[in-house]
Amino acid sequence: MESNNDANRVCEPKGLFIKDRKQEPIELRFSNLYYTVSLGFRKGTKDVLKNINGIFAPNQLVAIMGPSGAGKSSLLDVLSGYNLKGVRGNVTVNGNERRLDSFRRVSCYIQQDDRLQPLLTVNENMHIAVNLKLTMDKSQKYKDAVVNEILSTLGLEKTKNTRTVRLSGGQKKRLSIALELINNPMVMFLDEPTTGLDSLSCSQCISLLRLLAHQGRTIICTIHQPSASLFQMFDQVYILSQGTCLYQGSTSNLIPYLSKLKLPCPMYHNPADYVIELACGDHGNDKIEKMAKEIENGKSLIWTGLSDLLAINQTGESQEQSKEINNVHETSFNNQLKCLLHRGFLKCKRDPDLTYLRLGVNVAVSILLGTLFLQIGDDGSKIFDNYNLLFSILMHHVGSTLMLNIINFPAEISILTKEHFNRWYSLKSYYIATNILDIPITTIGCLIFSVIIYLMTGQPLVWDRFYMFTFISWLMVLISQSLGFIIGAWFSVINGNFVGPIIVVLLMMFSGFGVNLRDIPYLLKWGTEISFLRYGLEALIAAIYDKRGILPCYELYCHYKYPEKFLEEIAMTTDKFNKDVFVLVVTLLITRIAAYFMLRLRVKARVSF
Ligand SMILES: Nc1ncnc2c1ncn2[C@@H]1O[C@H](COP(=O)(O)OP(=O)(O)OP(=O)(O)O)[C@@H](O)[C@H]1O
Repeated sequence: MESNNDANRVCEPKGLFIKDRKQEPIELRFSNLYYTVSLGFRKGTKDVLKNINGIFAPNQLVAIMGPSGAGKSSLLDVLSGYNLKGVRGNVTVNGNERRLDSFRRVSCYIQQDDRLQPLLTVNENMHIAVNLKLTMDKSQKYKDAVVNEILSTLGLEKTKNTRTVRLSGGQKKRLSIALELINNPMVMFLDEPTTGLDSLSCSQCISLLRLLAHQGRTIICTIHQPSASLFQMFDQVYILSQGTCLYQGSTSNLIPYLSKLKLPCPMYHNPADYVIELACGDHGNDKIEKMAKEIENGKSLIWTGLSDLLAINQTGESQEQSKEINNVHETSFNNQLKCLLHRGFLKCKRDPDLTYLRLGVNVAVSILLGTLFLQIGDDGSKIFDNYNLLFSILMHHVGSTLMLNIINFPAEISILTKEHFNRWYSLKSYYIATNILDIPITTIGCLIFSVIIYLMTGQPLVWDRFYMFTFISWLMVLISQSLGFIIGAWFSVINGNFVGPIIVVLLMMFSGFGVNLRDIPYLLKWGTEISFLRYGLEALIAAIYDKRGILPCYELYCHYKYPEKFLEEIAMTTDKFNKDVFVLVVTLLITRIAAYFMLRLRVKARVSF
């Protein structure tokens, strides 16, 4: 908990992050803006934003208000460039057509949910962000000074060493703002920054935004029915109802505007509440039409009280807009990779449960299977059991890895979408870092599993066979992980949990286990060609039984003491190990690349579950 004194402390910055890095103020205009969404197959479309116009000027804190479903978040998505699909109309930046690559360099979008790394402290979050967002020519001393100044401006210096998960709602919101302030954006979009905050945190958050706006920024946020005192803190208000603009102007002009329309705000009534009642149609739909007509759907600027609109850069291209953008990110790929690996390492260190769980599952399952199939590997009478064991091993590797990633990966995507949109790093560096971070734990888990199961079940003690066995297990884990990434990148956790097991069943059907490869109907043979489980099973059998000779028989009669006889029965051969490895490696590469493109599609589509 923060003390009230601390909570109220939002102070003027004195140092680097404003003075040294002053940027050009930005005026954002939009005209004839439509946003149309599809309602589904044969259900037509819906205009969420209907031909609206508006202007958001620098030095202004703007509130976008309106009833639920009015289109506030949609307007923010469209103006920030977060959403481009289904958008028509003009958006200009300082009089020039908005060029998204350069606009993203001077703007940031802070969504409603705080997408923060919960296990990292405030200081760690800030330092990783500063290393990702400030160009590499800046010294560490400069970066530290920027972090300290932002934290003290936002009243977060006392929470420097607190993990994000332990911060209060208001502190989390301020940290979200602090992270984006690092590269000093001149336009900030915030979706409902006060939702979930108590009244003190709300006013603290809005006064911080007001302070930042009055330093020259254009700050636009959506807000739900603010209290009268909070409402007064905004400079400008933009009111939406069913995708049309009902008012655009200064906060102080709202009451005169309503009076002019003969819709006076009752005495002692919060104007914000009253205007929302009007926008909801509580006082009749004719009032909505009247207001939209009067304000010309946002074209009329007379109520803004800003006489110097269009004064900025009316003549030439703005500095930021005219810059040739070669790279949308501030730092190199190598630096991004380094920072993301560092962050991933910290996360693994802070949350060892998952790491221990993954290792623990490998130990527990190998001991269980080892006990169930104790010393059968060298027994001519138990060759069938050994075959079952090899398949169970594959199922363990595929099933546990696939499901873990299906559950884990979607949680990462919302943070990734925010950070990638705000230009912290490229998707390529994120994906490569994720892959690298996982290799040690995957390899150790697989090795532990193989050693235990191999020894307990009495498989042939030949190094080559053990290497082949472990290598195939490792490849299977990596392929299953990629498949988990693909499913996790595209489906929600719930849908992924449904799709994942179905895929495993299909892979099993075509693996040659149960129905052997010879008996699979001709029309379904393609299934065996694409089931990586089949290649894994074939390769494991080759690792254990290739050129094995006669197996010892401890019973009166061992039908399969010649492994070839058994292999003939199950329609498998041991001479395709190299081909199987080749196919598995190719499958691994294809699935890893496919997972990357799936992630890209998901992030570009900005679908959040
Ligand atoms: N992709 C979409 N597909 C279908 N409908 C959509 C889509 N995006 C937005 N809408 C619809 O557009 C309307 C406006 O949505 P939006 O989220 O912008 O409203 P809002 O004013 O921010 O609401 P709230 O205050 O409740 O968050 C809603 O009716 C919503 O259902």
